[in-house]
Amino acid sequence: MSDEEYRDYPLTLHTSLHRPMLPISAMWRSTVALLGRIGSQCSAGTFSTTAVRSLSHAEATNTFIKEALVELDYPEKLQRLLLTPQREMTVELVLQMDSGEIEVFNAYRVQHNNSRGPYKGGLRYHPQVDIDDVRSLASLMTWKTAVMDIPFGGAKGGITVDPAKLSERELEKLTRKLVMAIKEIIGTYEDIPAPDMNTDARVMSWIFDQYSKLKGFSPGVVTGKPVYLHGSLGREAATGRGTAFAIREVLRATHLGRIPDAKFVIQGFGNVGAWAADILTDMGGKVVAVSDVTGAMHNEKGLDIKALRAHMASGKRLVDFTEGSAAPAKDILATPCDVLVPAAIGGVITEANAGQLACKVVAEAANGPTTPAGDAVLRDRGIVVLPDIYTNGGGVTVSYFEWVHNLQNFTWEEDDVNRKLERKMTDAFAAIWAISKSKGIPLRTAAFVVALQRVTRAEIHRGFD
Ligand SMILES: NC(=O)C1=CN([C@@H]2O[C@H](COP(=O)(O)OP(=O)(O)OC[C@H]3O[C@@H](n4cnc5c(N)ncnc54)[C@H](OP(=O)(O)O)[C@@H]3O)[C@@H](O)[C@H]2O)C=CC1
Ligand SMILES: O=C(O)CCC(=O)C(=O)O
Repeated sequence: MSDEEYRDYPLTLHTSLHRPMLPISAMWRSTVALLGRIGSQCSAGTFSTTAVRSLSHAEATNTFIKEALVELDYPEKLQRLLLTPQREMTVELVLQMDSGEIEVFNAYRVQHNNSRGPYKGGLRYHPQVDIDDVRSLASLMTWKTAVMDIPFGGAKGGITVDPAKLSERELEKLTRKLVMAIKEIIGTYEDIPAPDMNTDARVMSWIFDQYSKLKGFSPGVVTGKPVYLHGSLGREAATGRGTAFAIREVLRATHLGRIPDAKFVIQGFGNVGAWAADILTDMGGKVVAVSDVTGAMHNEKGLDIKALRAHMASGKRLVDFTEGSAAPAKDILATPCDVLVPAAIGGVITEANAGQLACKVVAEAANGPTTPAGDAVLRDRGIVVLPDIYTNGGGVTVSYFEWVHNLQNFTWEEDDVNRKLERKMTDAFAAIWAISKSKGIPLRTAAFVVALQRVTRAEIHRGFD
């Protein structure tokens, strides 16, 4: 079914290209009957601003999904199926530290939905990771893979740990313990982890190695591996590069400017933030401020991003860079610019600070950076929000390319990868923009509508037996 056709979905439904269309009412009736088996506790209704203030990460994500569900006439039980993770695993990892002490770490893998393909999503090592956080991130992956139209579902995992406090040996042992704990629920055609905050190609290579020891050579069990160890050229930069393409598309469509004339502010200078800054600069943009946990660095003439990256790579702190002025990290979001790119943790743009943002566009490179109440303030102020499930979709898209390489034992040139990524970002934006225009809804709601339609179509066509 083409984008044109499923834009009308659920008014019509094809069972195959060559079979006559079924009336949707009949299909819904049988769907409702089947879904009767999973109970009837769904409450995909409205929400109040008061309730929104204290939402957990997972509730916040579901709030955004429910806004899109209002646009779609789905039965309650189908809504519940779409909102609820299919499997959640919580494990305790016991680790003997270099000192001989025993420590215990909580770890999670949440598999949200696999109707469109194997579960897919990163692993986060962070002291604030908990089951609620991972639940929210897993759900976002389901909608992201659907928006990007790649044949995966959604999952996420994490360990509640501050990796900066572990030695390399401890980090490796902890990662291998995680693989031992979740080995039965991951796999090349089951669930494929990847990098997220504080996990990188090195961590992915330990996962590849540990899993392969248990189950035989399995490069496709994890993506984001080193290029010399079955990884893909372009994966490391992919989330930042995709973010830059996403910004180009939204500026073009909204007539809010062009990258070469625009000023950017970026929160977070890790994998995503640093690559986004680098590529936006290469495209002619001016990055006037960036930040990490230590603070912010500002230069109104535009930061020399390559020099800043070299400075950081030599082990120095961001705030010690000499070609700009240092500022407190908390100032970053209110720094005047055309495009603000949150590229760190979730929940940073809230009802309390959304009024202080001084930008035309927020491009959500991080997952879940805006709370529902913060989002409402941005809407009222006419600030365009480019949603996470699209903006940072470049990472998982190139992870998909890497997985395809691994299945075929064949790799593409970096130019090829980047060109295919650009096409995916452009196509996904066109689908979101068309829904946003035709329904008169914000880009975030439109992105969820696109994703919900794709996932629902897969659910229904696969059936419920
Ligand atoms: N890696 C990927 O491919 C993808 C990542 N994402 C999302 O992008 C975001 C960033 O991920 P990634 O770049 O991989 O992670 P990294 O761990 O590489 O970098 C995270 C960056 O955020 C900074 N940071 C952490 N906490 C705060 C804070 N409280 N305030 C300001 N800055 C902070 C870190 O600072 P410091 O170094 O000082 O700790 C670091 O600069 C996450 O939301 C992630 O889920 C989304 C899609 C794919
Ligand atoms: O590359 C992937 O598979 C997933 C990356 C990720 O965790 C994300 O997009 O949030």
